[in-house]
Amino acid sequence: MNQSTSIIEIKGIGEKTAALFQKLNIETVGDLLLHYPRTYVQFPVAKEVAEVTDGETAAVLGRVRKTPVVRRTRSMPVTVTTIGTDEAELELVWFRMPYIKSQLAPGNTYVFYGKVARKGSRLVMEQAAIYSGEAYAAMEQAFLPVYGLTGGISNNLVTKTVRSVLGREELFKEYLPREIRSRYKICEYNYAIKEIHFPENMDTLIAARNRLVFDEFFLFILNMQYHKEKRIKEANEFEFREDSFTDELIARLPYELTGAQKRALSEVKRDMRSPYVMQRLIQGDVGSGKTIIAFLAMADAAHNDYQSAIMAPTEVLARQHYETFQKLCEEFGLKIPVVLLTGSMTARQKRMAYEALQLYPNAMVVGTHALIQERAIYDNLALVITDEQHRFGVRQREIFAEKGRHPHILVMSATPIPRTLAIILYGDLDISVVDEVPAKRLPVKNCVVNTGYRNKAYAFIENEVKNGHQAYVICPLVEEVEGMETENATDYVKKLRQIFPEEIQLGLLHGQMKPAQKNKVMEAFMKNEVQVLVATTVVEVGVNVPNATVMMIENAERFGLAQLHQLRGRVGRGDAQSYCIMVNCSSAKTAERRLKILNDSNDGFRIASEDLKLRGPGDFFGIRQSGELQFALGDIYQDAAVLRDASEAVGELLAEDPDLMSGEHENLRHYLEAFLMREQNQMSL
Ligand SMILES: Nc1ncnc2c1ncn2[C@@H]1O[C@H](COP(=O)(O)OP(=O)(O)OP(=O)(O)O)[C@@H](O)[C@H]1O
Repeated sequence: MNQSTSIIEIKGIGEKTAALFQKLNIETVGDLLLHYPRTYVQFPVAKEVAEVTDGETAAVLGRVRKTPVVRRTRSMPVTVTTIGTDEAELELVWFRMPYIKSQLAPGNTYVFYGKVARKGSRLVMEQAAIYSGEAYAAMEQAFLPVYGLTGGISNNLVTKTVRSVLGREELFKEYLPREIRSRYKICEYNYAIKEIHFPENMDTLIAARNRLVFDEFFLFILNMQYHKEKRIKEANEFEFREDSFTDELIARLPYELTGAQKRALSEVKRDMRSPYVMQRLIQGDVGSGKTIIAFLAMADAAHNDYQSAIMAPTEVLARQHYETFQKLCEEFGLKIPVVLLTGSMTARQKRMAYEALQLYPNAMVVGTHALIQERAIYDNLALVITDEQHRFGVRQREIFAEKGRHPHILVMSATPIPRTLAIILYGDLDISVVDEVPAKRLPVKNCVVNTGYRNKAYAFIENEVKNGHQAYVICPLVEEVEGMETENATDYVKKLRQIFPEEIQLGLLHGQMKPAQKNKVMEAFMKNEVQVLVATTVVEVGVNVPNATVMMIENAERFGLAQLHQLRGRVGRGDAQSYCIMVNCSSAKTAERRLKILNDSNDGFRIASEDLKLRGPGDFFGIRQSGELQFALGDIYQDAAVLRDASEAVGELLAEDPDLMSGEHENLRHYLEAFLMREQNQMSL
């Protein structure tokens, strides 16, 4: 067995289970081990009945007072018993589990684990897990992994499967050179993998995570730098005229470009006329106006009789760009064919788009991943733009570029990272920063509130809608998840229907909807046929509806700050005053402090660095910071120091052995290949 062995070879995994694992992107043993826990539960020290309080999740040691009774109600059997004494009694209730009765002997003592709630004068624990005193003592205070799951796969099954594989030492080979490990104080790989799944204590967990985060960054940077070293600068074979074409378009825009926009555009234009092809990143905060720069660069290409293409991470965003570009061409009286190509188009529509790529040597092509599928063959591609590129990965950018003969490459990102980090993460690109927002914009007014403020917020939204504006309400979940009190969009929209008057149209948007449905809802919102859009974070990236003035975020404490900043960036995109209402449903002090950072600043770069200061090295459960730059464990803000270390280590390694040819680096080369494979597989999903 090795890391590429199919999981079907693992004892106890049949074809059916393997197919379910596939839904979690787990096909091989290696995938399984990279399926890190989402979080951990630590079973608390067991308490006496007299010590438990309303609302807590507790382990309670108690004697069963009488034989459990099974009541057959109309909908289900309910099993009830009590533990404790006359002075302090806890009622235990199980639904649909009549067999519990035979597991509990009256007079015996057990540990019951579950959530305690007050029902009238009684304290009740529902659906408690039952352990013998001995069994509980064995796991008391241990960290148990909680994995991301799918229907049919339980946490127990994943835990058991990982445990069975982890027993085999021969699976792993250390691949980081010893010198790097000792210099950066990084623990050994086998140890890290074991500890990340089954940590012994907090210290070993931190050490393990640190190692694996280092690996993620190290491989990411190594991959990028290794290829950069190999790639000689490509000669620019395109001919772009020196004329005033884009200046004339700019003069006809309904607004003045900001200084930063002008600078970025002139850098792009200069690159496209230089002896080498462009490799540039435009980094600009939310709403800083990157789209118009992309449009002008693409118009420049069309004006010089070349094709250009822009790839967006979502269908919604691709369509939005398509409509914007078509409108701009119309307004400017430009006869440039704008072509849309997305995955959800019908076969016939796609065929027509493919034909257009052959037919129009100056087409502006807008789309999603569909742009880099095999059947999309371009005739005359001189400029490729990836919007929010971190979702795509370095390899995807390369495949896109291979669609033309060394086209110019432009990447646009709204991730607010300091320049020093940007240089590490986008080491192969030149960087333009758009660090100004349009002058007429009013800063978004923020407030962080508790759930008691909801009714006021609804009244406020109603009022904004009466004044012709629109609003977003964001929930973390699509649907209810048992045992979680987090708001979900599906129920929320029903609740709002009861609250808002009939003339206010509501829409629902989430990632599990079909693309065609999503497009329909989004179009209705863009046309103001829907005034209040209840959504999950699918609206996070790039959605531009300048008429929307309220962003209400439920369970704001559950989002990373960068993500919240992106969400807030969906409002304040027009001239009207906009508002962001963050509902903090937690009483934790840290949640309050973090949200205060957002409340106090609208500047993405500042938020990122403040957040960094606030977080300690052990503070990494639950919240993922960078919604965009996705690493499995690593967080570019929180782990900025590790990122710098990894970058330094890569620099030194490649200086010493640029082709990774030395025997000591053989394993590393192998891992780099595996990393590339994974990137490619992810892309084809
Ligand atoms: N200089 C400007 N003055 C006024 N409005 C502008 C200016 N530049 C762009 N806009 C408008 O601002 C809005 C936001 O611009 P755009 O969609 O390009 O933002 P973005 O940088 O892509 O942000 P995000 O990363 O959030 O998508 C658009 O409606 C656009 O028309």
